[in-house]
Order: sequence, then C-alpha cells, then structure tokens
Amino acid sequence: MLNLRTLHTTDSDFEAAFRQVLHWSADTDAEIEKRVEDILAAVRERGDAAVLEFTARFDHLQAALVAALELTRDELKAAFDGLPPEQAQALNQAAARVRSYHERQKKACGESWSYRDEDGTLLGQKVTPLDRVGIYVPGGKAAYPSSVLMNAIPAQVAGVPEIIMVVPTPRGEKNPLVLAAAYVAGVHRAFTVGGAQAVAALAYGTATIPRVDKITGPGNAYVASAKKHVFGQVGIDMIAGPSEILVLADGSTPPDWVAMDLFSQAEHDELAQSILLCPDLAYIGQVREAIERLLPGMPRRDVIRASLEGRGALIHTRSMEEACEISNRIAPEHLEVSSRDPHRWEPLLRHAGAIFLGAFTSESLGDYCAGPNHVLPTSGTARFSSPLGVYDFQKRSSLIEVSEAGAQVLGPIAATLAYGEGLQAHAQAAEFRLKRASE
Ligand SMILES: NC(=O)c1ccc[n+]([C@@H]2O[C@H](COP(=O)([O-])OP(=O)(O)OC[C@H]3O[C@@H](n4cnc5c(N)ncnc54)[C@H](O)[C@@H]3O)[C@@H](O)[C@H]2O)c1
Ligand SMILES: N[C@H](CO)Cc1c[nH]c[nH+]1
Ligand SMILES: [Zn+2]
Repeated sequence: MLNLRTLHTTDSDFEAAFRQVLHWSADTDAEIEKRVEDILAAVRERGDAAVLEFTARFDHLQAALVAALELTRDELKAAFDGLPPEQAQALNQAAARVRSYHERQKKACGESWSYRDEDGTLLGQKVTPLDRVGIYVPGGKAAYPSSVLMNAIPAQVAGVPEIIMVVPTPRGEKNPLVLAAAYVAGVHRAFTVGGAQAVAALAYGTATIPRVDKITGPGNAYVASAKKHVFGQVGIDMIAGPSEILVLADGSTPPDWVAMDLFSQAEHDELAQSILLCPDLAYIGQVREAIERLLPGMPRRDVIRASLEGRGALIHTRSMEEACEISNRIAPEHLEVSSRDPHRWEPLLRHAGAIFLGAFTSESLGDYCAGPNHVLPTSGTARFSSPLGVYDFQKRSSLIEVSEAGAQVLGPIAATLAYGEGLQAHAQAAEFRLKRASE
C-alpha cells in the first residue's frame, strides 16, 4: 500500500494541507549551507588539493592530481565511437533538435539591434557571448547525458568560445553516454569533479580548473547552495531544486499514462515532487490504482515511493478552472495539461517552467529530445524566472552614438536634470557640446 495523500479543495483544512505539501524543510538547508560554506572556503584557499580531498571523500574517487580527473577530447570521442549504433543515433537526433530549437531562440531574442533617431543619433543593443562558462552535469544518483546537451548546446549556439564541463563520477565510474554527449555537444574541457567542490573550482579557479564567468546546470542541494554562495563572483543561471511535475487532468487520458508521468519525475530523487490536479474523483481513483499496480515493476520504485509519499499529492478540485488557479500558485517546473482540449486551459496557465499540451506530450519527451531546454525553474520560481536558454550565455551592452544635432536636443535635458541632482560636472559635460547661441 502506498501512502500517497489525496486532498480535496472542498475540505475545510485544504489550505493547511496544501501548504504542507509545498513546504520545504529549512532545518536540512541550514546543515547543508554550513557544510557548503566550509567546502567553498577550502577550495578557495587550497585549490586543487581541496578538490582532490572532497572528491575522494564524497565521490570515493582517488587521484594524485586534478589533471588526472580531466577527460581528454580523445576520451570523449572514443566514448562516442564506442556507443551502440541506436544510442549514437538517438544522441545525434536529440542534439540536432535541441540545437535547432535554440538557434531559433537566438534569432528571436538573441541578436544585436539598433536604430537611428531622425537627427542621426544611433541607439541599440549589442549582444555578445560570455567568454568562458562552466556547466554542471549532475551525476550522484543517476547519469544525465541529456543535461550535457541541454547546457552545452545553448552555450555553443550563443557562441561561447570555452565551455568547461564538470560531472561527478562516483567511484570513478564514467558513463559513456555522458562522455559521448560532451563530444557531440562540443564541450571544450571536462573534469570528473562534482558537488560544491566543483562549483567552487569553477567560481574561483584552481591551478588546473579554469575560473569561469558563469555556472549553469542543475544539481542536488549541495550544488544549489554552492551556486547561491558564489553568485556575484560569477553569474549563475538559477537555483534549480529537485525535479517536479504537475499533471492537470480532465480524466480523458489513460490513467496508466498519467501514473507513469508522475513516476517519471519522482524517480529522479526522494525529494522530487509529483502532483495530480483533477476535478474527476473517480478518475483520481483510477490513477491511484494504476500507481499501485505499476510501482512494483519500476527499478527505481524505492525512490519513487519515497518521493510520492513524502512530497506527492492527488488533488481533487471543484473544476478545471480551479485546477488552473492552483497550478498557477504552485508554478511547477513541468506542467502537463492532460486534456482533450488543452488549448482551452493553456490561456489560464501563467506560471510554469514548461507547459506540455495534450495527452501525447509526455514530459519525458521534453526531458530528452523535443527541443526546448529541460533545465527549468523549480520550487515556485517559475513565477519570476525562465528556462535555461541561449540568453543565459549572452550579455547585452547598450550602444549610444549621439550626433552633433542630437547633442543639441539631449544636452539641455541632461543638464537640467544634472543640476537638479547637484551634479555640476554631468551638466557641464552636456553643455560643453552645445553650439553657442552666437554661432
Ligand atoms: N532541473 C534539471 O534540469 C535536472 C536535470 C537532472 C537532474 N536534476 C536534479 O538534480 C539532482 C541531481 O542530484 P544527484 O545527487 O544525483 O547529483 P549531483 O551531481 O547534483 O550531486 C552529487 C554530488 O553531491 C555531493 N554530495 C553528496 N553528498 C554529500 C554530502 N553529504 N556532503 C557534501 N557533498 C555531498 C558530492 O560531491 C557529489 O559529487 C536531482 O535532484 C535531480 O532531480 C535536475
Ligand atoms: N526532468 C529533469 C529535470 O527536472 C531532466 C531530466 C534529465 N533526464 C531525465 N530528466
Ligand atoms: Zn526527468
């Protein structure tokens, strides 16, 4: 018997129970924060030596030098060449779709632009790639070749000349697909280092691991906390927490499909969150029955069970409209609209990392190969942030070229405001460029 909670929005204690489901334990966080601070300080002070120590302690991987933890380009290529043909083909197909999506994204919002006023003044925005980025690929509990593609390809499309990958390889077990994905995606250097020590090495630089300008990619609580701490020293994409899925169902999708979609995120982590929102109580019962029946056959059933019992919920709503409102409050990482009429509900949905429309759009297709990025805001942060994208690997500089005629228009405005702020030099810098009235 699975101890998975059902909540009813009509119950008087629904609000309290709902908040409990979304609650995140602050006690655990404090412990992790302290440990991460110590790791960051050690790597900052002792560089490679500290990276080697933590890699031995947390990943059970001994090495005399960090250089021995670097994966050469030849090793990445050999991993790709050694893949079974169907894996090599799937990797290439996924990479091509992810690349094509991000190339369109760059065209849509990642190009420089400018215009001229009538007096000849030029205004615009120059978009440039970052010089060097670090991509974190998780590897503690599972290996994620797809995360290599999702991080490295947008960086490459943005034009980043140096992409440095870090990935833990517990006990030194290298996943050939991860290495092959790094080859396919065009990673420039890769190190088998993970956790907070990898984030620290990328943020501060060590004798062997180069310091980067920005660190992207998901990871566990140690990685997330480390990224939060080094922000400012380097850029970061987001603080991604454990995976989440919210299925908003009208009862028309086969219950087994929905049960498996809920499993698909629960199997990532005991702390992952899977929620079903549905106005049809009989259908919720069918999904529960499917969950009970399918769970014993899942290789990662223990992780799925812990996740569903700890953080999962089946929520019975008054209507689909109410389900949409609750979904907006949760702002999930992945939102499946498993409905006969997904376009009826989509306009009501404002906050989600990615929205999957219709019964055939399983979230797992998005994880691997649909094209959009799978690194997405979690823990409600989709209220204010966006999927990882080409724009994360670019920055923008404003361009201003004021013509002589333009200086006559802007000068008096600037001078007036500058005198108002008591900033004489600002005012006079503008006034010096005004033509004298007598001329
Ligand atoms: N949002 C996404 O796109 C996405 C993609 C894939 C995975 N994920 C999530 O990323 C997470 C991956 O976590 P993971 O653990 O499998 O891999 P991970 O690479 O994030 O973490 C492994 C590292 O954690 C460190 N660590 C483990 N225990 C420690 C301890 N007690 N003290 C200090 N450091 C410790 C070790 O250094 C180890 O190398 C999961 O939550 C998964 O859901 C998210
Ligand atoms: N669902 C994860 C993001 O939460 C991404 C992933 C990678 N592999 C499988 N799934
Ligand atoms: Zn997934």
